[in-house]
Amino acid sequence: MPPPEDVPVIAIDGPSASGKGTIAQGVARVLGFHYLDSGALYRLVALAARRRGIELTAEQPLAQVAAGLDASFEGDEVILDGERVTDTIRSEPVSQDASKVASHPQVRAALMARQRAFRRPPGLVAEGRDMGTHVFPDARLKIFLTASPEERARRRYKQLIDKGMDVTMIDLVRDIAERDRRDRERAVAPLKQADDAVLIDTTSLTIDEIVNAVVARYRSLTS
Ligand SMILES: Nc1ncnc2c1ncn2[C@@H]1O[C@H](COP(=O)(O)OP(=O)(O)OP(=O)(O)O)[C@@H](O)[C@H]1O
Ligand SMILES: Nc1ccn([C@H]2C[C@H](O)[C@@H](COP(=O)(O)O)O2)c(=O)n1
Repeated sequence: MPPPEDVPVIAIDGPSASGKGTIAQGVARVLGFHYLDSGALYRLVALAARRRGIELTAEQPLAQVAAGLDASFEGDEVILDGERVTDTIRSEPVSQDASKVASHPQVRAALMARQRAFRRPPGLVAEGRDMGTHVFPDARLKIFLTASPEERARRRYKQLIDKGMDVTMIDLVRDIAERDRRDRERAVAPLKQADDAVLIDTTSLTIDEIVNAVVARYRSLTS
C-alpha cells in the first residue's frame, strides 16, 4: 500500500448546486477512483444532532456527534445509525442545518481524519467546500465549479421536484443565497477558490462536457 500522500486526489469545490457531486462522481467513474461527498458528512452530523435534540449552536456536543458518527456509504445509499437516510439528508432544512454545523471549528476538526481516510489507491475525487484549501491541499488537480445563481436554483428545483419534494423557486433562490453566504463568510475553512484551482463556469456546459474537461486536464498532468 503506498503512503496516502502518493495517492492522487482531484479536489472539486464550489457553491451549492454548482454540480460538484455530479461531476465528481462522473470523473471518479471514468478514472476508476474513489469518491468522497464531504457535504454528506456535514449533513449527517446535522441530522443526527437534530434527532438527538442538540442545538446547532452547541459546538462541543456537535463535535462529539461528528466524532462518533455511525454512518456508511453503500453504493448510492447513505446509512445513519442503521437507517437509510439518502433522501432525507438532501432536503432543504437539512442543507441549511449542515451549513450551520459546518461553521464550528471543532466539528470540522472531528471530520478531518474521516475525510482523509477516503484517500486510497488508485485515487480519490473529493468534493465539497474546502477540499483543495484544507483537507487535501496537496491535491494533484483542483477544480472550482461555479454557475449563475439562477441556473443553480433551476438545477436544484428540478432535482428536488424529481425526488418528490415540495419546494418553490422563490424559497430555493433564497436558501441557496443564504447557504452560500454562510459558507463563504465563516471564519474556518470558508468556501473559496484555492489559489491553484482551475475555475470552470458550468452555467452553459453539459455534464459530459465538464466531466470530459476535468478528465482531460487530469490526464494531461499525469501523461
Ligand atoms: N452542467 C449541468 N447541467 C445541468 N444540470 C446539472 C449540471 N451539473 C449538475 N446538474 C444537476 O444539478 C443538480 C445539482 O447538482 P449536484 O447535486 O451535483 O450539485 P452540488 O454542487 O453537489 O450541490 P450541493 O453542494 O448543494 O450538494 C443535479 O440534479 C445535477 O444533475
Ligand atoms: N467540505 C465541505 C462540505 C460541505 N460543507 C458544508 C457546507 C454546505 O452548505 C453543507 C452541505 O454540503 P453539500 O452537500 O451541499 O455539498 O455542508 C462544508 O462546510 N465543507
